[in-house]
Amino acid sequence: MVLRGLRKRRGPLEVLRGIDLDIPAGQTVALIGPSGSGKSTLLRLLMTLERPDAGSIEIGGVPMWTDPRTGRPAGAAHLHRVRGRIGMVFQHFNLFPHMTALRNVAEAPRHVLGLPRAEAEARAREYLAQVGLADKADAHPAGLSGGQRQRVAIARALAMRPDVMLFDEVTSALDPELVGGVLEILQELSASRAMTMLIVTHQMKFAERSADRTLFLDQGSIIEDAPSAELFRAPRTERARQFLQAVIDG
Ligand SMILES: Nc1ncnc2c1ncn2[C@@H]1O[C@H](COP(=O)(O)OP(=O)(O)OP(=O)(O)O)[C@@H](O)[C@H]1O
Repeated sequence: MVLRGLRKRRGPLEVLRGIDLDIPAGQTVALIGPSGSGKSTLLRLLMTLERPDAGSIEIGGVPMWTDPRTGRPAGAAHLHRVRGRIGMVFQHFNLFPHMTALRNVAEAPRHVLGLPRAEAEARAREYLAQVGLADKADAHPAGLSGGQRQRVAIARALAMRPDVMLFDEVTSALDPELVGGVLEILQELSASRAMTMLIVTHQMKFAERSADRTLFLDQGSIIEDAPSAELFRAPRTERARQFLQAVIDG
């Protein structure tokens, strides 16, 4: 994933002020920073939910807002293709309540990728097993804990075999005792190097232990970008030092 000169304005406020970033395949990157620093806005741009005012985004070698075949601004078909390369998991998991866990995960492989039902379901079982829910395939969301629902949402995103996975505060809505199970799944995914991941999180211990690299965003700029162990042990900037101190004390 390659970002160049990404800018986004909201009214009078420049929320992202020129973001340059390369995330190589298989790397797990944590994005941290104070409230209002622009983390969610950056993720929304990467999720194609909003368009940058300037700059470019490339996912899996494909430019997001330009159709490489014509060199012209991307149309709906191109954006649809790009979106298919991106897996997204949100704070609120938005599972289909009337469908079993299995069908929630199999739905997009079946109807978006057009896989035959048996194949889509086999794939769904594979990813449910990966998130530790092989035995919950037939359960409906109402019969699952919040943590289990979030794991189904992760399986659902993985089942599309995207180039990158984006996680937006996926543990923030969970009861504290359910957070660990979800972080464990992310940790396993990270350790496997099978996926490129960008994780917005308030869980500093998790970022420190599980992300290869951590970015500190402050007022719309990445002011620190270092291997996680290094950034948490010895932040270079006073802003990051203060932030980490406040989080630890809080
Ligand atoms: N829809 C919007 N309209 C106007 N301003 C917005 C909108 N969304 C966000 N902002 C502003 O943009 C800035 C960045 O917000 P953003 O949500 O990206 O920050 P964040 O780092 O994700 O914060 P948090 O950790 O609290 O979620 C903030 O000043 C915020 O008030």
